[in-house]
Amino acid sequence: MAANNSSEAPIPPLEEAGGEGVKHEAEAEADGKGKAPAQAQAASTTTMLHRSGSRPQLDLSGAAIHGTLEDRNPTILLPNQSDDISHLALDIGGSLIKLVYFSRHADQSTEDKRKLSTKKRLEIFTGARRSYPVLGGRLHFVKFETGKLNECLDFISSKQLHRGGVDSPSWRSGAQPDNIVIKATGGGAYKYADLFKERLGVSLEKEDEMDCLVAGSNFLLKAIRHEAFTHMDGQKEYVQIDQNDMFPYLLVNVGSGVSIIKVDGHGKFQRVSGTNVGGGTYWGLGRLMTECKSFDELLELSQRGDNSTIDMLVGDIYGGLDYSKIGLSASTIASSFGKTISDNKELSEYRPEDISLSLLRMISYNIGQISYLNALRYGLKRILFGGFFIRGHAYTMDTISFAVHFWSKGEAKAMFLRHEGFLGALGAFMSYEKHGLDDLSAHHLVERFPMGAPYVGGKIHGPPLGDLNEKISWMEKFVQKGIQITAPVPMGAPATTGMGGFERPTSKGDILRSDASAALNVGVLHLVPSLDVFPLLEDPKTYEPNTIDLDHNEFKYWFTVLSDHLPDLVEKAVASEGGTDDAKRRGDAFAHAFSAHLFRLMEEPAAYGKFGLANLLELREECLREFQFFDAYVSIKQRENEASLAVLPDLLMELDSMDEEARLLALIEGVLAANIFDWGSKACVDLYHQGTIIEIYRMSRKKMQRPWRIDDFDMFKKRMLKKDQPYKKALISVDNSGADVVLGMLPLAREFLRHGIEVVLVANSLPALNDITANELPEIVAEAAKHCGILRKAAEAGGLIVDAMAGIQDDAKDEPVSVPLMVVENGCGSPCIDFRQVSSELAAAAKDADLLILEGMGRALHTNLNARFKCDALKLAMVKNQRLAEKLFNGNIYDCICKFEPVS
Ligand SMILES: CC(C)(COP(=O)(O)O)[C@@H](O)C(=O)NCCC(=O)O
Ligand SMILES: [Mn+2]
Repeated sequence: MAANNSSEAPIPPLEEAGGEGVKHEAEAEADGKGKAPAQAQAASTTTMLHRSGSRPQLDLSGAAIHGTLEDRNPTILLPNQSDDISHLALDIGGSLIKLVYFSRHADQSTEDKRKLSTKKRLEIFTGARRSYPVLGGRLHFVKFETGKLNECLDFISSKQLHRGGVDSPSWRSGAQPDNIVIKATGGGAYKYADLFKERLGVSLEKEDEMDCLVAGSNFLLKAIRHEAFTHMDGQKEYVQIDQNDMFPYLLVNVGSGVSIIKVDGHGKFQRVSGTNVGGGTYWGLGRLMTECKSFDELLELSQRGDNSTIDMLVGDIYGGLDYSKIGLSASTIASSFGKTISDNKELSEYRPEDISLSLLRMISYNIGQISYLNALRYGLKRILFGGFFIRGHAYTMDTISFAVHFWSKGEAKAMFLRHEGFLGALGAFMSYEKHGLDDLSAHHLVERFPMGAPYVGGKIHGPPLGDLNEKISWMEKFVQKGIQITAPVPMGAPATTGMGGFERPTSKGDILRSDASAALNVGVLHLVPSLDVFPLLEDPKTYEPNTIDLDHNEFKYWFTVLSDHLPDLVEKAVASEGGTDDAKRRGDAFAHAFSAHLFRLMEEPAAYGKFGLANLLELREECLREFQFFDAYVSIKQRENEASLAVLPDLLMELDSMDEEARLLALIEGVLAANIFDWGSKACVDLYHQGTIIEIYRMSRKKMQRPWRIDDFDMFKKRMLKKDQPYKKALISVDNSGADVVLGMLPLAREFLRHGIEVVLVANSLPALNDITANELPEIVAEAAKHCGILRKAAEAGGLIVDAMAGIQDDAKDEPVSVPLMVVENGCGSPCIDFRQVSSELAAAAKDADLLILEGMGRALHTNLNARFKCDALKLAMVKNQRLAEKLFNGNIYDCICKFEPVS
């Protein structure tokens, strides 16, 4: 934005001072009196959210994915959706244009046999449910400088967002539908309406700014788990807001001016106050007093400032002493800019850095204080700050938080929103009559951080990203930029400054940084209406999937582990795609991209929301997929499956020769021993270079000495063999391919079937390392069933083996009809599992299960070790990492865990 062009001032004054939409009574009055300060414009009436009646747009009701697990981009079917989806909503402010747009895929395909029969069996009759992470729709968040409006128009045009996206019928047919209406809010919706008509042929339908802010904020609080956070002393902490206890809260939108809104419900709010001293004041005064050419430059300067050269401190008045009687220390600001009265200096003699910091503190404290007073006025404890003045700027957030904390004596909480800049645009998107977003809850939304997002979704950026090649070509640029962004912002020497009635917030960990890095915090929101909360979770509200807290130290360790693993992973990934030049290029790009994520998170662990180890491991898988590596371990998995299937008949025979108790022990031992086949563990991969899988398996079995590090086997055996109260249905979550599933889990499942217990094998929806997927499992079961009548009858009963197999040895001919063996997908594409978001298939299968078995380090140790379920749970894993073994169990690598948790 140009500093000397007043028409391009960041945010026009009216924008935050009531908007140009629906006028409230009090505002109209104030307008009538002339230019009243914003705080005098408090509305006295509660406004119900008004939705203007535009055409039906996006209807997610009955949304369904049509596609198989093999499909890379299956289509979400929107049965109630008309073709003319508008994918776009805008918030055109004075300095920034914010876009929220929806994208979907166009491929059509059909469901596979397994899924159809499982659905029938589980009585999932919607015909419209589908599986994650085959995702139907995504919400993207993009911003542009208003000064570069043309870039924004180019972006919309190249993606054809105004015509429903490049996949829409109107785009494909080349027809230009007339009268396209795009929802827009912000002053620019008026100012630039003609330009949009001229350039894109669209009309902007104006939505009231307050309505949009509130709708956007309510949606984010309701639907995004890690949206709101506190920011004190440089530390960000996410706050989980209970959906049923969201209201009331105070929403303070800090743009050029400040609007203070009391929010009482969905569409129920009242603008209770405001102040004309806001972001525009900071930027306006700053521009006059410094040479700064942009808001960001001014903000950046403040980080090197020392405001004690400009502000009059209590100590300046009291000869360096505190005014302790009223609780003011010497470093407290007595008067912003007060020192300049007696200095007798010219403006040019002050450092612009100091000026910027004094200004920033003056304005931030003022906003914090006024907000607190309004919260006090209405008895509100939660104050949410949004708007582009905040810009994820740590000093600003710290200063506001400090003010609220100081004046409220810790009673009220200042909170900020990760999507703070997009409240208006999101609200405008919500105002399409049928957008379907209202019905979505946190478990329906998955936020991903593709490498496109930092640019397209976060940072102001010019031309849109096209295909993968384009992405790779700017990858170098990105990495360079990423390094700049993540480099710690230099801090001024600790100043003795205090501020308007408060102490200077001390900033632990020199991690205060400017908007540049915060811009990377917004990902792409995937809408997955079919995800469900696992019904057997004891308490979904208190459930935390991650076992260990990724504090800075812990993150440093995992950073090294994952970085060290990268070359091997890239090698496998490239080989899985035929080792072509293109695959090599993509492999490099993946490594760059994933490293950039790691550096970013190392710098600011909370950058992507609350991030645990499970998220980190999933991010790696997602990043692979982003660079089109869909199954890096495919050949390793095949090789190990084949080798294991070859020895399975011998193993089954050996097991069958044992008595029931000895067999159960051998089976559990077998599971633990075979869990060693984990290509995600460095120690294990080193082992594989020393022998064949069968040799390693034998060695691993031989080492199975009890007691294991956690050994509840006897308790489990007692319960399992309780004849008067047998289990009815076991959900068995499997882990790795090869020996793990074939020689470990399948024989265990067979034992359950033999006891008349129905078995549901739960496997990943998408590949992750060498984990077996739900798509691969039926073939393995069918192979195993060739040698085992129990498995065959059960698989047939479960619809896993659809066609009768001819010419196989049938040792179960005379057995009665079997209980079923089924396979369901878990909804994940990660080595871990978050039970707050599982496939509807798994949720349906879980309803009458009385035993849950979790296997593997990812699903039973990294996640869910402390999770409590409504049914009995057995957690089985070999610990394949020394540090984890020490940390969790005070043990050693290759220790085994057999943790049994009966419900009562
Ligand atoms: C990625 C994993 C969780 C997979 O383990 P699994 O669930 O297959 O038992 C595990 O291999 C892991 O934590 N690896 C990183 C630690 C290491 O290399 O030591
Ligand atoms: Mn695994």
